[in-house]
Amino acid sequence: MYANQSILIGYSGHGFVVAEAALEAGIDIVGYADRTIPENNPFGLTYIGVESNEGFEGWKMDVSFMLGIGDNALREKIARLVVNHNKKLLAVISKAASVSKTAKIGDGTFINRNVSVNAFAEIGNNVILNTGCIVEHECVLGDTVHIAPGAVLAGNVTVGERTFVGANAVVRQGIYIGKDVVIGAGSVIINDVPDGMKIVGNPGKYI
Ligand SMILES: CC(=O)SCCNC(=O)CCNC(=O)[C@H](O)C(C)(C)COP(=O)(O)OP(=O)(O)OC[C@H]1O[C@@H](n2cnc3c(N)ncnc32)[C@H](O)[C@@H]1OP(=O)(O)O
Repeated sequence: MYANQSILIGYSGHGFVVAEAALEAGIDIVGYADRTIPENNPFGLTYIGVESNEGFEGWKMDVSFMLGIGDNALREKIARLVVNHNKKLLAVISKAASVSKTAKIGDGTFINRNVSVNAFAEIGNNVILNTGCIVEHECVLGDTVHIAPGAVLAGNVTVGERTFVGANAVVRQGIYIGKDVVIGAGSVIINDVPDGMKIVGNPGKYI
């Protein structure tokens, strides 16, 4: 079994946020992996190496892994690398988030401060629920979705994999959003959105 020890992959920007939440939640971060060593190491973490390099030390350690990567495509790629090494991806849930006991949370998912996840919501793997977003009852989110700060998904919304919902966007109840969709900041989505579309404004229009 894995101890409560974990390696963070990606240690800048979003990675800093994940690191802070993980430390507050009592996770022991044994180090970080990244392609570069950042000048700024705000949590004094130990550098382990580059996860994609041959002989990466982290794969030999009895630890889980956390995803500190904001970009959906890259996060999906790195998550696959971790799983292919038979390692566990840890879900990181901020102590300041409010998550229903009836909700399902996938591996490798990050839930930031002031997020609300309501009854029977199902959150996939490697998802980011960013600061203060609201995921209402029975929403279903695919893998590697990112719900940006302050966005609101009303009840029974479905979001396909790798879709990005911009900051402060609002999605009406029961709406189906496909995969690889980009929803602009502040948009209001009142109709279903097919795969691969980019949509902005109130009401949402395709661009
Ligand atoms: C912790 C964090 O920081 S998480 C990240 C949070 N960040 C966000 O939520 C930002 C989300 N991104 C956006 O809203 C972006 O504007 C996108 C992705 C929707 C569009 O970006 P781009 O593809 O570069 O489009 P671009 O900026 O060229 O705009 C294209 C048109 O759409 C309009 N537009 C772009 N974004 C929006 C928006 N959010 N709402 C309304 N209209 C918009 C532009 O005004 C422009 O209109 P025009 O052609 O009439 O001039």
